[in-house]
Amino acid sequence: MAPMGIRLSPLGVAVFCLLGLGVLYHLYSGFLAGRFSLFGLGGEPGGGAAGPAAAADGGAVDLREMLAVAVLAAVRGGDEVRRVRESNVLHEKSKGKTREGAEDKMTSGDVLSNRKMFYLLKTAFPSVQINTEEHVDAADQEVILWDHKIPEDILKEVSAPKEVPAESVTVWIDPLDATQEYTEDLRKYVTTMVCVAVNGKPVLGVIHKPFSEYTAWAMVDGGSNVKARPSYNEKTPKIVVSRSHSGMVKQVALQTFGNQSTIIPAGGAGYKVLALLDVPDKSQEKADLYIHVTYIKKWDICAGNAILRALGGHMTTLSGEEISYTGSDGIEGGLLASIGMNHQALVRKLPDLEKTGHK
Ligand SMILES: Nc1ncnc2c1ncn2[C@@H]1O[C@H](COP(=O)(O)O)[C@@H](OP(=O)(O)O)[C@H]1O
Ligand SMILES: [Mg+2]
Repeated sequence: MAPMGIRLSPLGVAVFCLLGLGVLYHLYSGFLAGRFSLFGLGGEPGGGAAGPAAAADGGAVDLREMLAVAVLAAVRGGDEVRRVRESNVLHEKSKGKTREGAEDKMTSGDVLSNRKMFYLLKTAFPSVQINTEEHVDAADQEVILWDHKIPEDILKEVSAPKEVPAESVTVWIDPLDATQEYTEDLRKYVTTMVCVAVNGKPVLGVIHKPFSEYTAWAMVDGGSNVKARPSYNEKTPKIVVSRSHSGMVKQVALQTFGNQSTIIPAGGAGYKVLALLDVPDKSQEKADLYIHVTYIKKWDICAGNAILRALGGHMTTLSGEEISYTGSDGIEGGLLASIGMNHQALVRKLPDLEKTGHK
């Protein structure tokens, strides 16, 4: 007998408890979801506390936030690259040989820049796939928090957030492009790069020059801080090519465009894409086309591909195929990068490398 003469039925008590638990579960899960969406999408740029920018369990990511973190990562990585070079202690090692037999080098600059860049991006966007040139040492983690500030120049150009599903995103990091030239102290060629691909298409690219502290960024259908030059020489172009992984590129370029065209050998895929643009940096040479004929990896080219696409240019294989930035790390078909020109007409001019044996 309960107090005041009320009898409690055991079945009634059980049903009541179950209902209560249900209400509590509903409230609690809603609260957690609200917390995550605040971090990821709805929060005011610049105002939020440090923490992940996207839900750890997937959800959506904002490409404008990814651009802000990508620029920060490229700059922070670049600080490491510069610091190591200025110390003159590079701890140069070989990772093996390229298919053509060149040394594939790695230095402390590559490793330390990679650590900074990878963990900045991974901490801000834990649920996205990140592919990076260098090995990430899980025992040597560094949690670097992004302060959720989006720089003014990005806010000015990209006026609204742009959400995409986290699982559609692949990030490509090159912590030190032109490592060969870095070891030779040819500083102007060196860049750090971040690229974001959505469903394999390059949509956002950052190329940073650590020694002149110049940064170019662009987002497809978003905005950019760099643009194409007003005109390009299509008839007798200046063609920028690799100085350390050249293969038969000079023969291919001269055979296609004639002896009146000029070949500019240069280090770094990032540097070579910047050569096609209107870049204020004094150490930057200018060219009309970028051609590469040997195997190359996606972290070397994705950022440049995204920037060119955002500005109306193109980067394809030499046979004109678009490059997909998912799956395998490398591409076999060489590269042709152009802007302000008829890209498909250029492709038609090039010889078939399989047939001519110029690969
Ligand atoms: N045949 C090849 N095999 C492997 N990597 C290559 C390559 N050709 C170019 N690369 C890489 O692409 C980047 C640009 O090359 P290049 O300066 O010769 O144009 C360099 O990246 P890293 O310096 O990041 O290794 C270089 O190692
Ligand atoms: Mg590289």
